[in-house]
Amino acid sequence: MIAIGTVGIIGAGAWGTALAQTAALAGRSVVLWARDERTAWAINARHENPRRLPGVVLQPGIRATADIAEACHADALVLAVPAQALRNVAAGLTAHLGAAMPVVIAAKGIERTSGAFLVDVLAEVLPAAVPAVLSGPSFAADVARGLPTAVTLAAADAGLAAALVSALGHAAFRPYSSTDLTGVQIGGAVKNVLAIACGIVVGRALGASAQAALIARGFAEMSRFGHALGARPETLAGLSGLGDLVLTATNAQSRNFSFGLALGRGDDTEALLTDGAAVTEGVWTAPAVVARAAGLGVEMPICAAVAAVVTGRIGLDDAIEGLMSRPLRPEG
Ligand SMILES: NC(=O)C1=CN([C@@H]2O[C@H](COP(=O)(O)OP(=O)(O)OC[C@H]3O[C@@H](n4cnc5c(N)ncnc54)[C@H](O)[C@@H]3O)[C@@H](O)[C@H]2O)C=CC1
Ligand SMILES: O=C(CO)COP(=O)(O)O
Repeated sequence: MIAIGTVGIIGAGAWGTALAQTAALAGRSVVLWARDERTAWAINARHENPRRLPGVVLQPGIRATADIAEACHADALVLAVPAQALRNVAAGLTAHLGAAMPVVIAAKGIERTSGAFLVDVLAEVLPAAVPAVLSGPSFAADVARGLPTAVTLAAADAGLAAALVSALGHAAFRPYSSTDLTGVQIGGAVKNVLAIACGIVVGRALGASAQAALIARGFAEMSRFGHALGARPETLAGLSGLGDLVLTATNAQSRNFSFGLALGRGDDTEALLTDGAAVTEGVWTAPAVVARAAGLGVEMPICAAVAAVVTGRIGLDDAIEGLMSRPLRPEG
């Protein structure tokens, strides 16, 4: 078994901090990179990330640093920055990584500019890294507080997946191993787009029946897209697909759902997208999913409606009417 004693976490937002807590509870030495010195200081001096996880007491063994090179002195890395920032952040690691470093992608999304999945972005900018993906129904605040959580952790090599599972798993955090990197990435990326749609439905008071229909038809879109890209159906029906869709599409703790909620209510959403605001991945991933799906000849009408709304091409009422007036067809 590959031994993982020290874990470097890149990104001290809500998720990076929660995963630092998890790794520390699993008995690992943890070095957490924060891009601003004040966050690093607060984590070291007060054992708290006041901006992203206020009120959560962090394990005293977590060492934060604003020097990214320090976080790379590890047996494995976790990348917990937003999907759209991953390329630049990963490129900044080039000088500091040894060969064959396991790098776990914890972000959920597709790169908007290239339409690439994050494993492919990593392969381009850090070809020496060995990619893994962690995804599943897990709010950072739940994980950091030690509430019971289960996720999927995929790597192409089953031995590496197993080593990462035992490096990060503890009594309250259960990673299930997988070798389906594609399926795990698709679930995490698409569910954020669908969560925006569900938030809109709730914000517009369209009813619980509409919300359930949207989850089921959204899952059908995720499955068609996954099938076209070679994902395993059981991955999509598992924690990182259906599991995360159910969580994110039904709960206002989700930033994607709450963004949709604000849209549906007609609130001003601009402040939710400014630099420094918590990340709403589905807004950037929606157009990328739609472009990839079009290239594959896969129909994803709900994702397309979300993309059209968030890019300002159509209004909400037109988007809803467009979905409801599609030709009637057999289920599938
Ligand atoms: N918060 C949650 O419950 C979960 C989040 N995720 C995923 O984790 C990823 C990160 O999300 P959060 O930590 O929640 O977001 P966040 O908004 O709390 O933190 C993002 C972090 O990335 C850093 N960052 C942002 N732009 C950057 C850039 N251009 N260069 C370098 N660093 C940059 C910020 O300083 C911050 O530390 C997202 O892809 C999200 O979908 C996954 C599971 C759960
Ligand atoms: O991915 C998440 C839970 O699994 C967090 O969702 P949000 O990014 O929508 O908050």
